[in-house]
Amino acid sequence: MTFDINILSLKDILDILLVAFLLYKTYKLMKSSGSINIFIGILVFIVIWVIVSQVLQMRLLGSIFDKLVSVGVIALIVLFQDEIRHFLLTLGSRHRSSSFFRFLKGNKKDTTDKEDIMPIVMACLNMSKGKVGALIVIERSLPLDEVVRTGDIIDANINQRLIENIFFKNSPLHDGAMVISNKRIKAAGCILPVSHNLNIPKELGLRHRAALGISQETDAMTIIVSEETGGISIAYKGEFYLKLTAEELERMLTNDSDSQN
Ligand SMILES: Nc1ncnc2c1ncn2[C@@H]1O[C@H](COP(=O)(O)OP(=O)(O)OP(=O)(O)O)[C@@H](O)[C@H]1O
Repeated sequence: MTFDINILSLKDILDILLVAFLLYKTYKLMKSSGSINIFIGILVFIVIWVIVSQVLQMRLLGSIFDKLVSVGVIALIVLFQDEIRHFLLTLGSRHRSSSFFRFLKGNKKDTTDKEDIMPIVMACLNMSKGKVGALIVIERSLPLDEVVRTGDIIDANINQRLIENIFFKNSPLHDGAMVISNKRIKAAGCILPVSHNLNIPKELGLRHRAALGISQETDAMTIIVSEETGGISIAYKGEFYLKLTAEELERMLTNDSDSQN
């Protein structure tokens, strides 16, 4: 009997911890997508609902709230379709990038090798010095086919001079983003989804917003070279890593980026 009670309490603790973890993850996801006020609104609604129907046991108001909650699930799915999609994509990509799945796929890593990274780093440094704006998306485990389709296909080896040439001010492909996938420059002039996060600093414009946007929807790592300041930044998994030095940029691109989180 005592044994049963112990198992039950352990299960309860696990249950509470899992709910807390789920709430924390939802909070983080909503904060990064700029919808934190909706999250707080939902929490306030749940608290009022519990007080009205459980604590005060007001039957009429309670039943109205009960009806709202049952319809609310559908409303939430519609309201948060982007966030839910991102959550499921991240869940899928985590599994796909696990060592077991990599073993099944037969490749070592999803990240780009060092010899492919150096031309990107050198090109970014040169563009930074010359204040040439650039936006480079490096695909990881989630395919970027949708984004590639919005630009012009290049399909060339990663080459420092080619990268610099594409982003050179008068080049026809300098506008938009370059996509690097499977160790090749796949496309340029691509259009990225723009993030609607309200917490992005005012001085960061559309180029940075677009980089954050793709980092919220996929696990790609995006390098931004600012045309205004020459600063090099990275957007990855909904976070900015601003004003990077050459060493930091190289380290972020070389390391398995999951260790950064
Ligand atoms: N959705 C998008 N997808 C791809 N590229 C975009 C997108 N939005 C803007 N850009 C690129 O960003 C450029 C505009 O940059 P803007 O000056 O607004 O950004 P910024 O973040 O302030 O960068 P900078 O510091 O370089 O000025 C555009 O010319 C275009 O090349």
